[in-house]
Amino acid sequence: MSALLEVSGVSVSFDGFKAINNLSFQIAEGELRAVIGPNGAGKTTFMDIVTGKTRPDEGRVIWGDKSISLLSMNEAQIAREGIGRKFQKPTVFEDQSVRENFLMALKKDRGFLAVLFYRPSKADLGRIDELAEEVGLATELGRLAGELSHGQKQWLEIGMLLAQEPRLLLVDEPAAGMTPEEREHTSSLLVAAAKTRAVVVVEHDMEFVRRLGCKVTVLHEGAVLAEGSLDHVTSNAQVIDVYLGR
Ligand SMILES: Nc1ncnc2c1ncn2[C@@H]1O[C@H](COP(=O)(O)OP(=O)(O)OP(=O)(O)O)[C@@H](O)[C@H]1O
Repeated sequence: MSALLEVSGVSVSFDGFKAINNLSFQIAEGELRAVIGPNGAGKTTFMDIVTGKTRPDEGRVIWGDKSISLLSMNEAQIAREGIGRKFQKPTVFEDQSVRENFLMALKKDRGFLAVLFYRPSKADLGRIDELAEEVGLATELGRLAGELSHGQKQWLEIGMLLAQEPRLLLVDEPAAGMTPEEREHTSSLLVAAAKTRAVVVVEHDMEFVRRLGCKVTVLHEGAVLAEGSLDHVTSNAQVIDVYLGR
């Protein structure tokens, strides 16, 4: 099966320090993948490279059925290609209702003022109901986003990204700062989201990764150290050494 995303021989240095070192790996269409690794392993830099925020010094990043190179594209072009990214901190419009936040995500190509004066179509409202249901905010649509809990804000932002219908969603440490119940809901939500698109989750919380029940890639010093099920990688002696700092 051909890959949706293929990272091949990618390296990037910051002031002579190799943050990503000949990194190669692939994500298949519709795959759910967890990426773990100790602090400084290069997880965020990997996402920065895929989304066009950081240009690698070497290597290839190939996307989709037409095998196009993402390296010649800017961040906006890559987002339009269908790669969505969820940063660690929620960035929702706190003074707008949950429904308005979803609406703005649906109408992202319109200006902010145009969205405010736009009367949503029945189809848009239907889509918002679906998205709210998908992320567990169906009863919160009329509330101000600023009033939501931290976990709910994260779900709203994930829903806003899903509104763009990405083929690949990159999610950075979604469980951070969440209650155990919120974490559980978030893992189910991501598993469900990955039924219709690829989702890559960077996460430190191993219980969370276990609930994702997917293939795990361990990064260390900017390269893949191990790959496989969580049980497989956590029984790998090199992985244990890296995590225990031996
Ligand atoms: N813009 C930059 N300038 C200089 N060094 C950087 C830059 N971005 C990342 N680094 C360095 O590259 C290495 C990899 O960082 P990165 O943030 O990708 O790791 P990470 O695996 O996401 O870590 P964490 O789990 O702590 O978020 C680190 O040593 C970091 O200090």
